[in-house]
Amino acid sequence: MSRKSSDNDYSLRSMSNLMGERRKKVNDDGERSLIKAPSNASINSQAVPANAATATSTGDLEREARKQFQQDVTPAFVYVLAAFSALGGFLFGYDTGVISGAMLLLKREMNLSALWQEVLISSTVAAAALSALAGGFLNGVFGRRVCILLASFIFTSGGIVLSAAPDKEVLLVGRLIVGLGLGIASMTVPVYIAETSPPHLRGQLVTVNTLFITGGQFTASIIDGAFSYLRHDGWRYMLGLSVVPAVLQFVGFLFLPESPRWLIQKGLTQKARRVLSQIRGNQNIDEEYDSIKNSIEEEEKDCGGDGPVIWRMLTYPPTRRALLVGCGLQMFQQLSGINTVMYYGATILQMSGVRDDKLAIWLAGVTAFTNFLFTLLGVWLVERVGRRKLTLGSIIGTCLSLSLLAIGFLLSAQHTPPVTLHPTDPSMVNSTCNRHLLCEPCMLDPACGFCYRENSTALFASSCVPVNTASTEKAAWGRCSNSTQLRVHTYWAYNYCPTSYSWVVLLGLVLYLAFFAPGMGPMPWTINSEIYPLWARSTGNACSAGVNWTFNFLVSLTFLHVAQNLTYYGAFFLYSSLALLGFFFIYGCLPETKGRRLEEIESLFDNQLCSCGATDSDEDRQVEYIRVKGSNYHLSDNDASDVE
Ligand SMILES: O[C@H]1[C@H](O)[C@@H](O)[C@H](O)[C@@H](O)[C@H]1O
Repeated sequence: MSRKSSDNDYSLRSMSNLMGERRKKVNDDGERSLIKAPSNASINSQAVPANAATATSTGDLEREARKQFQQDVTPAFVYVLAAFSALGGFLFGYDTGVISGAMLLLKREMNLSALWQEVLISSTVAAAALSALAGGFLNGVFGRRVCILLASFIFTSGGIVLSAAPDKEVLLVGRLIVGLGLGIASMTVPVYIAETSPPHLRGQLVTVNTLFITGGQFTASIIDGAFSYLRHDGWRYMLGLSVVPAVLQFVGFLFLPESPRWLIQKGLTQKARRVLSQIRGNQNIDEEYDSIKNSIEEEEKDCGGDGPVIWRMLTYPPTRRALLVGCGLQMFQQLSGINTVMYYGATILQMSGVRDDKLAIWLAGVTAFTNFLFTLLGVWLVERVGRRKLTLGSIIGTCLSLSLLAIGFLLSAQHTPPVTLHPTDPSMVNSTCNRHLLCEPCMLDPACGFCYRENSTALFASSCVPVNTASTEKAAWGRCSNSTQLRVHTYWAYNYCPTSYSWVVLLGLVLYLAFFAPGMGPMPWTINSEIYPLWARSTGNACSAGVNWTFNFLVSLTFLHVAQNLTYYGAFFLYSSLALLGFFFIYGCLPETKGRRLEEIESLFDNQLCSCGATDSDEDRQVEYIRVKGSNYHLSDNDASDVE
């Protein structure tokens, strides 16, 4: 929606009133004498005469205004809302993260085939993709609060079913239920936080949701590590513990309000006013309320046409462009391979010489922790450098570190150890394993593993033998078929090859997370929560979250097959090229949304898609907020019209 001139006039008046009051106060106090600024000018320093005293005074004034803004404490209630909502993010992270550790115990206890393991892992992601799409409809009709309540109720039921599951079929039902909750929560929570936050905190608070996702993944790895020592029923605790945050969120949301924007859209204006003043503390909400209401009215005229929201979005150019950008961002987030790193982190670590399973589980926790830590950096950066620069910097770093990971795997493959022992067991005759002369092809063959001995200086007595069909943790026969024997310097490598280039892989992994987590991790969620006008917000977020889950499903399901056909380094070079493609897409198509009111953002998509690279200068405007009598205003350093 384009900015309305009446808003501008009003805002400029408010701003100059503020300036007047401040000038008067300073003069009355006799502390400083300020030179009078033009009555309706912005308080930007370039608009004021360039004499030194004026500059200093204006600088003081600006500083004071900023100080006032900073001291003008954001009501704690906004943080409470964000924290309770972000429990949805925590559950997202916990439920997707906990399954890898639980699976190690489950496959032994329930004797799960590889197919069942795959089904149990990916069913949740597939269900999430579908329910995210349905969540758009539910959000529009019932509101954000009811959807969050519904999601936490579903998470609670899923957790109970999983922890009590007597067999694998019930486990599957539990995983599907959890997936339904995930889809709804993942698309509703960012929207709810964005709609209740004041604009200057919006980016940060929505990014906190992704911090909770990575926090959930990290917590899941700790819980996995801790309960992996409980050989019997450990998985019940791992899967069941998600009930705790789910119940907490459910109870919390019984007392929390609906999004004021949704209420206004539904014509519940009195209630919306009450909620808005509740979440803005004692501040004056008139302007914010009026501006939301006006924009909604104007949007309703503008978006025109009848028919389903998705159709109206696709036929109205600004929302069509926003949808393309939103879905593109989510697609490239997943195509950059984050979940191969999250799900297969333990394998990557095993390659670098960690042979003990339990240690690998704990070290996968280190990967999750790194992801969490660098997402924290994203929370700090998002309002400082803006969404666009953060995402661009992140994806280019992601692309380079994926190449480094690939180079690490390439070096390992080039120096892969040879097979030196060729056992003559009769079952080898029909096996593909006796054809492999090197570890690399042997390890990439799902039917075989590499069995070897190692002393402090060298690797010897290596063979490529069939894997035990019941468990990939041992060979079908021979030295590596017995876990006790495995301890005496004999090792079984099913999905890795011993290598001395593991440090390159490890460095690549750490750099990957350091670049991905602050930008490409959270920004697709944050940006999607802001770029659609209210009438299209639920549907836009439902579609983009659906795209995220669908590509998550595709990438994680195909990773092992891609690695098998292209090798590990081929797979990571592929993700790196996809990230490069993502860089060009983001460079061309993503406008800066930092500092804008949600109602203003639509106008950023008025121009042809992918012309953002050309308008970078616009993004260089330094937009800051000051708060005047409870409403937020831009303080811009080079554009008077930004003060509104
Ligand atoms: O933003 C999140 C986050 O980066 C997670 O670590 C990842 O597992 C999710 O798939 C992604 O959507």
